Amino acid sequence: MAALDPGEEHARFASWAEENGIEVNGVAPARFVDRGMGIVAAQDLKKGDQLVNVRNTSLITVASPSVRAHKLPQNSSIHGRLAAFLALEYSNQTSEHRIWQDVWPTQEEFQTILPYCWPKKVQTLLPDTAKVLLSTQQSKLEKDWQQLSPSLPSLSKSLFTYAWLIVNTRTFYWEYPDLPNAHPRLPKKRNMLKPEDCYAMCPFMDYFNHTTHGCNPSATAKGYSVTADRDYSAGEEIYVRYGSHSNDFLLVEYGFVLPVNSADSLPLDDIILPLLSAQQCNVLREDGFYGNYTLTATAPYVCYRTQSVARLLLLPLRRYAAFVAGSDDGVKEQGVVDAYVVKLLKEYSRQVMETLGDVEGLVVSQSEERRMKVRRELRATEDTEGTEELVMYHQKDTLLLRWKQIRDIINSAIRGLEG
Ligand SMILES: C[S@@+](CC[C@H](N)C(=O)[O-])C[C@H]1O[C@@H](n2cnc3c(N)ncnc32)[C@H](O)[C@@H]1O
Repeated sequence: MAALDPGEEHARFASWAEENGIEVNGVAPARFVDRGMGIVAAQDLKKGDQLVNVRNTSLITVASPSVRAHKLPQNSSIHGRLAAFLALEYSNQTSEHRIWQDVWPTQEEFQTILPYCWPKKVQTLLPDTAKVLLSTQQSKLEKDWQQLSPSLPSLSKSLFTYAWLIVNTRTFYWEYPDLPNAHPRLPKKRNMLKPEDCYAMCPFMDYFNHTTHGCNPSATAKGYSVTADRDYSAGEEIYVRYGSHSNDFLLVEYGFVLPVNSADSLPLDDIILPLLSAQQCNVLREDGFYGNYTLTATAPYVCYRTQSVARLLLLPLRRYAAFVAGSDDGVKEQGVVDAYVVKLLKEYSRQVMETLGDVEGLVVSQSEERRMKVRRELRATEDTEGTEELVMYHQKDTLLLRWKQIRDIINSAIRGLEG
């Protein structure tokens, strides 16, 4: 359920947006219990109605004059430059972007939501895929800080980190219509442009939450817009699609998991790779089938790569070779291959149940419990003392939800493969 009147700062920002090249038609920001702000239909809407349009001069990219004015170090990444810019603006009470920044999630909210900010003991209970993504995120942020901090002595690391995470959770893909003249840091040719160059902050559009079947934001040289993908009744939340992302990705990059996610899958590499001999690894590398084995909750449950590696582990080499060459469809051996995969999945399921026990045993910090109690009683409290070290209900609940999803995907595959 959404609160249609989310507060004065959001009303102020909505007026600012309309005065600054952002058209908003029939939608409004609203506050939700479990996902911060979002967008709702303020009236009945028809499929095809344009809901939000942000003209290109209102986007914030490294090519924007206000970002260029800061003359940030040339070698720094696009992500780092945008983060430095936002952090510098954040400290500047007279910045034209203050009104937008007032509607962002707070640093305290990030402590609760984003795995980057979680205590170490909670991070160690993330699924392996999420841990790898988190470690990449940590290295990228650290590298950006190392590159930028020497020339920005007034900037604190905590403010830079907050702004970096704001960029991470709120940017849109943007290909710079006038690329050759956009910025010296960017390539002149479009085919040299890398995804990590294509960041645009898009005020107001960044209110939309994600789901797998939401509206598709679209970019043209004139800017960014969102059009209704279907009819909406007044009060309904309108989502956009951030992309096709697994729940481990959504958790680390955005701080949430979807209860139902058709793009979700589990990697099986940690289960399968340790079973391979050095010789088998070489065979798979040569054939392009080494790693990237995935499991899904629906048929066919395992990908073609997993079918192949299971055959290499289980059958004579020539049977595997015929399967990957496509000269044998593998139907004859499918029963034994499925039974072998089920055996691996049962072992995986046992490990998952152990981790679920560890997550269930996670003790929510007393002061967090007290804080929640005060919150429940008084509805709100400003007491944020020491929150960074505390295990919070939300962190534990999110981890439990993710591990239960993992358990359910494995069990569903076991049932399906056992027929
Ligand atoms: C682009 S912002 C969307 C607006 C944001 N909810 C806010 O309060 O400003 C992305 C963030 O919204 C939240 N979010 C987006 N989609 C969500 C969903 N389906 N469920 C829960 N949280 C979601 C996550 O915290 C994510 O990092």
